[in-house]
Amino acid sequence: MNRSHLTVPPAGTPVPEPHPDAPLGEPLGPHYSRCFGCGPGHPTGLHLEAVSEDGLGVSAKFTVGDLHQGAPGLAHGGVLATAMDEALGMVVWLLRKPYVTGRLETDYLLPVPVGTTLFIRTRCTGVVGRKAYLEAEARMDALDGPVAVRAAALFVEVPVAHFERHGDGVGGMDGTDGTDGTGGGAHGGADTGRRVNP
Ligand SMILES: CCCCCCCCCC(=O)SCCNC(=O)CCNC(=O)[C@H](O)C(C)(C)COP(=O)(O)OP(=O)(O)OC[C@H]1O[C@@H](n2cnc3c(N)ncnc32)[C@H](O)[C@@H]1OP(=O)(O)O
Repeated sequence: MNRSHLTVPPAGTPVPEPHPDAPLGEPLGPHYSRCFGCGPGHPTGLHLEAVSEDGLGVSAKFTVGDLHQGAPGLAHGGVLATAMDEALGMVVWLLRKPYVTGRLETDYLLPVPVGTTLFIRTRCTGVVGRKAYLEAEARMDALDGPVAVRAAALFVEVPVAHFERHGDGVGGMDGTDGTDGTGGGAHGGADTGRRVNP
């Protein structure tokens, strides 16, 4: 894919192991029920489902729905970028540290009709300090289907205070809807086993 130097790790950058508590080969579940990417409580969201893979990688699925169109009958490019962002974010969650997307590069190779299930594979290509380098590929309707979208990203590790300062704090990141008075937002789950990304 076309990508800038900003999403390519320096040569020789190591790829860390997932956190020992991170699941392997298991469904990851939503990190927040109202997340547009993965939340089952979001009425028009992507409802992306993901499983962790060997190493630092994730396999995810997202079916393009009627509410995700740009041109008639075709997925909106921004929605596809969101699906990639979400699946990429699930990779850094396996490190059990809070990260946010700093940069996301996307190549659109094929139009994606409504009803298509995208099989997305994401992996970490290296971590340097606070910077995690990631890449992703989405194939149409099968693991070996035609490649529709490729993405590369730089995620930046942030303190938990990032979510408290800019969002609604720590509530709602455990699969709840954040309506219990704690507010919806992000949770630093490094010591709780809960997800940490927004
Ligand atoms: C299971 C969980 C699944 C979760 C899935 C969630 C997926 C969705 C994830 C998201 O969409 S997160 C929401 C979208 N992102 C944001 O809202 C982030 C908004 N931006 C920020 O908060 C700050 O700009 C950021 C934390 C990214 C960086 O600010 P900082 O002041 O903390 O860091 P700094 O600017 O010093 O940058 C740290 C390093 O990253 C580099 N960097 C930061 N932004 C960059 C950028 N955009 N491009 C390239 N490099 C960048 C920067 O050059 C620097 O490199 P060096 O250490 O080598 O000097």
